[in-house]
Amino acid sequence: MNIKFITVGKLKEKYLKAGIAEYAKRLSAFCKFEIVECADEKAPENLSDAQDKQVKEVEGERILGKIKDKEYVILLDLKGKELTSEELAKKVDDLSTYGTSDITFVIGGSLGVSPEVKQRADYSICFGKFTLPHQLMRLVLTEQIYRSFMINNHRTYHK
Ligand SMILES: C[S@@+](CC[C@H](N)C(=O)[O-])C[C@H]1O[C@@H](n2cnc3c(N)ncnc32)[C@H](O)[C@@H]1O
Repeated sequence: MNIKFITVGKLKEKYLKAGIAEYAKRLSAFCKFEIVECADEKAPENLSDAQDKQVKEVEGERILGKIKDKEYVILLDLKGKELTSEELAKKVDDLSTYGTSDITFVIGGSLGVSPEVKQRADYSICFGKFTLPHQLMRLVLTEQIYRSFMINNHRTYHK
């Protein structure tokens, strides 16, 4: 099973890097895990609607450029489906059971993602109504994917 995250911008904070590295190490027992970073588009503080759209379009093209046809794409989106950890674990398990070995999670940039990225997504999930910083979202998602594997392998972690 190949799990890939596509993210926008370079991760700078050491505490996030350390947390992600820890879960990535744990995940290596269950899957091939990689995080692919796309460059973020520099944008002024107060964007017009047109500028907002343009930033998302440019970043969206970069995101789409990192996705292969065979990949099953799960977008992290505030309007996506809210799942429990068990439901996410089942989703991952079902995909693998029915022959999908490449699952790609997309985390948008600070403005979110373009309609084209939403259209490419096979499924969208939401981590609740709170908007989380996209860089923190990487760590939260990494932990939840690790949790999925622990659940699916009947290991003592999830309570
Ligand atoms: C700062 S948020 C973007 C907010 C933007 N206004 C929007 O509506 O998408 C950056 C990215 O983090 C992810 N994200 C943040 N909070 C989330 C949540 N509660 N559920 C799912 N994804 C979330 C999404 O991928 C989002 O594109």
